[in-house]
Amino acid sequence: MAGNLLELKDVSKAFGAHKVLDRISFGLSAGEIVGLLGPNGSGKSTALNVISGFLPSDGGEIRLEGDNITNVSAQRITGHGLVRTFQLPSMPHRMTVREVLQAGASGNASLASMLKPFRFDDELDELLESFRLTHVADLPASALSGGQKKLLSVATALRSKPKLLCLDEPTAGVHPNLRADMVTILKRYRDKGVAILVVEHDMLFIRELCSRCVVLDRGEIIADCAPRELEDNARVVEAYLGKAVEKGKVAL
Ligand SMILES: Nc1ncnc2c1ncn2[C@@H]1O[C@H](COP(=O)(O)OP(=O)(O)OP(=O)(O)O)[C@@H](O)[C@H]1O
Repeated sequence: MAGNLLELKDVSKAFGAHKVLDRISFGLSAGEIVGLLGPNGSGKSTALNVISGFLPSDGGEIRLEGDNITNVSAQRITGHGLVRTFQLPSMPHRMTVREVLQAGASGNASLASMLKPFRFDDELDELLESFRLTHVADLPASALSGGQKKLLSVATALRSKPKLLCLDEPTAGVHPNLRADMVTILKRYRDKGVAILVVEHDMLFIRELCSRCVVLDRGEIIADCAPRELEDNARVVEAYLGKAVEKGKVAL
């Protein structure tokens, strides 16, 4: 199995009779950025939920740096260095953008971490600036727009110094100019050794960011390849379009 930071072996998940993940296996190395792709409903978010401890799996094994984290609580998995963002991030009403970002420095937004004296350092200002949030830094985080909440959730996750960052559709609702900035920022963290697993529909973003893509269709892995190889992969093209398509005729 490729990858020694995160390893999934035969991981399964069903909702009632609906098998959403069917014995999926893949891995991720430190400093690697992998796209988790697939059509709507193919099981991408479910995979992130199971990996990050937000949903129990029904079978298989998940290891992070060799430690078995299968069905371990989300909080303990975060403590191991796996941090995730959500498709629709919710923000606390009583904290400003700056305070939310500061709470991220501890790896979680627990009460204890929030009660510690705030340490406003250079990295915090850099993240605010990089994600174009400086002008809203002292507003309540809950008052941000949907796109700004997305940016703040990614910045906060980075601030917690993860070993593995799992991003669920980080660019949805984000302006195209900022998507390019996000690629640059995420690559900077990759160069420091952070691994990133990203669920995303924006293929331009995926091509610029990822060295590898794992493609799910109806809960099965149908491809594990470089982004440039996707459009020549008949199973991938068929999964997206629902029928066999002549090779090379589709831009994914
Ligand atoms: N809590 C749940 N209870 C029942 N079914 C669920 C639950 N969560 C997800 N599903 C189902 O599992 C399937 C996969 O959902 P999932 O959200 O993982 O897909 P996805 O690939 O992330 O889709 P999208 O790209 O649309 O976000 C869907 O058919 C969904 O309805």
